[in-house]
Amino acid sequence: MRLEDRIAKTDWAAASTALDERGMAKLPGLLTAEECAGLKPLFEEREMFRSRIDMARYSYGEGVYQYFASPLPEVVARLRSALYPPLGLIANEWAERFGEDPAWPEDHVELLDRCRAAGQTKPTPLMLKYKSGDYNCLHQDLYGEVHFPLQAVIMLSDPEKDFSGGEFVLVENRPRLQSRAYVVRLGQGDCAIFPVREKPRATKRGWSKSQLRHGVSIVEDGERMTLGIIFHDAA
Ligand SMILES: O=C(O)CCC(=O)C(=O)O
Ligand SMILES: [Fe+2]
Repeated sequence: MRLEDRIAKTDWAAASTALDERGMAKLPGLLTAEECAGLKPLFEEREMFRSRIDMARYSYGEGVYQYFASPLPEVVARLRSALYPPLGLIANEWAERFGEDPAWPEDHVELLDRCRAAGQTKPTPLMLKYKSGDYNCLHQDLYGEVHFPLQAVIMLSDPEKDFSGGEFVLVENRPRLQSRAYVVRLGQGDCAIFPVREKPRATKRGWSKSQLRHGVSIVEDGERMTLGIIFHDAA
């Protein structure tokens, strides 16, 4: 099945409910093992990337990540534009709940136009590589004034064979409550959708906002690679 068809066949109502209730929706098997295997070697092709970050240098964690340069590899570009429309609908529902203008555009091209107008022109999709002992501190991926509220991460490695530990972690800070952690084990090709910064939370008095940060727990052994899709571009 084509990637676009896999995305169209996703149960987006269930994904939306999972995002509401838990702050994360898992799309199992979004990429095939072959697609994952095709992406992983790109990490070594320096010219594919616009920048390389050694996480320890900035105290972001330990490991390396690289932002793709334009033009994005075909699978990455297709994932970004095909995942966007259903997420745009969810983002607009969230905006309404927050009493904001539900003005996220229908198409990803229009979101990129909006980013460009705000001076955000650098592509943000990235690949991350962690080895034994590496980790990614809890953080948020905000790269400018325009920030689309949802993002995706796709597991390229196979946790059955390639690594242990290194779980994707989402931590929610709810007003006046202690933090809640959510850990979802991602298999190879699985995608997790999660909030960039905040999500609506139902309270007795209507909707409030909880704040989210995500990261990766310490990799016990092996090598773990992921593909991150952030929908807004960076300044
Ligand atoms: O490697 C991961 O699972 C997390 C990557 C990440 O922080 C991101 O995609 O924004
Ligand atoms: Fe991130």
